[in-house]
Amino acid sequence: MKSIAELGDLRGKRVLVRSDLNVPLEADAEGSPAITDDGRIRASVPTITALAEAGARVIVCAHLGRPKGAPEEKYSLAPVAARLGELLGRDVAFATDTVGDSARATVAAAQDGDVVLLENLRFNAGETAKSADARAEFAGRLAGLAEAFVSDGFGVVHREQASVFDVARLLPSAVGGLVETEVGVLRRLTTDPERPYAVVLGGAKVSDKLAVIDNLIRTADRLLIGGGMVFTFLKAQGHEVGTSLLEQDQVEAVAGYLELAKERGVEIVLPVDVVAATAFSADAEHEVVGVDAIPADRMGLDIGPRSSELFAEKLRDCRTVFWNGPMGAFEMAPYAAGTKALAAALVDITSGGGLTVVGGGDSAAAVRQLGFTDDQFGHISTGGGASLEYLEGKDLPGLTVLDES
Ligand SMILES: Nc1ncnc2c1ncn2[C@@H]1O[C@H](COP(=O)(O)OP(=O)(O)O)[C@@H](O)[C@H]1O
Ligand SMILES: O=C(OP(=O)(O)O)[C@H](O)COP(=O)(O)O
Repeated sequence: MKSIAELGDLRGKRVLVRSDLNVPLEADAEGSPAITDDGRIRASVPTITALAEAGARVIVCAHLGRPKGAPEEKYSLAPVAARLGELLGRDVAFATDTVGDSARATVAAAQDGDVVLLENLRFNAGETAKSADARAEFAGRLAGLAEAFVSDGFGVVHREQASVFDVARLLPSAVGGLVETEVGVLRRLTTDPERPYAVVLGGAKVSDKLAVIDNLIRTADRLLIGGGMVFTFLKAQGHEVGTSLLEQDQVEAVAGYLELAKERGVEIVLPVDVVAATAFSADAEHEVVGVDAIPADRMGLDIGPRSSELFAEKLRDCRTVFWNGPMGAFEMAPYAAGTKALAAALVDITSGGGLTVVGGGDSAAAVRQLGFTDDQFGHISTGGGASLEYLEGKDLPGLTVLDES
């Protein structure tokens, strides 16, 4: 893998940088999208600054959310361009498309040291296409904007997508400083972590994350499950889960994981109570119920207080903890307590000299929004799914492709 320095003299060169600028947005009082946590933008600044200071014409590309291959106003990167400009302390020229007339004109107008941000990559079907040809066509148009490529979006290195994977085959390519740092920390978790070693999983990308459990059972001593993941596990144990998030087609696989964990002496810790609400809303009626008593018309939106205590207890003696995915829908105050309690348990481990790593856009946003600071954890990673797949020992397309170049 080449470092940026190995790309040679960048003065006057057009350099495409893939960053992960997928930040949480919420409508402000006027209904405009406001960034609720700019951690990923901040984490992307050092590489962009270094390239600009080296005299490159920096073309940043990124995605926001999961639009379906066509423009959608609510997923525009325009608010991110404004925030990036504030953090860089220089203007960021925003192209209103990704590889079209606006992108070409904005790039052509860039001077040495200027920074351009292209509109959301996922407004183009080619970015996430399953077909390698469709991806290659889009990657070709992206690569046509630049003379070199820097891969700095750690949160997407597990995605075989045009801007992460295919483009690196078309341009001289290097790894960015953020990806180097993130991989450096995660390597410590895969090479002889101090034990007991626990992995805590939650969040909403349930099907993505269920897939990593099989492997985590082979590496971690304890797995704690919260968030939207819980209900597929509860279902596999024979509980009814009302209207909660459920991956029905994974129930059988999860039953297999529970069996495998038992065989290997790995403890899977599940909640014993949940906060059950009538709707996915802060105003919905809600109450704490045992996991064996979730009403048919309610959804579990947080782990309950007895579960928070149980999780803290199961983490107390751990020397290494990796956590991805909030324990509940923390953005709404009635469902934030489980995530807050878990973060507090990790802070105690950090203070006791253990290594704690929090990964994922929403998990990082959650700990900050709930009043914690980055220095209370060993590392806050910009990647959730990417970290998990790295810990799994899987080859990550965005990294292996850089080994080829
Ligand atoms: N029980 C639940 N039901 C529905 N959504 C949940 C639940 N628990 C957590 N969430 C949601 O999960 C989202 C974060 O999930 P995810 O994207 O997987 O995490 P990360 O970005 O940290 O990898 C949050 O927006 C939160 O509201
Ligand atoms: O938010 C992200 O991942 P994460 O939620 O696993 O941390 C990345 O930006 C990747 O987004 P994706 O999961 O839509 O490909």
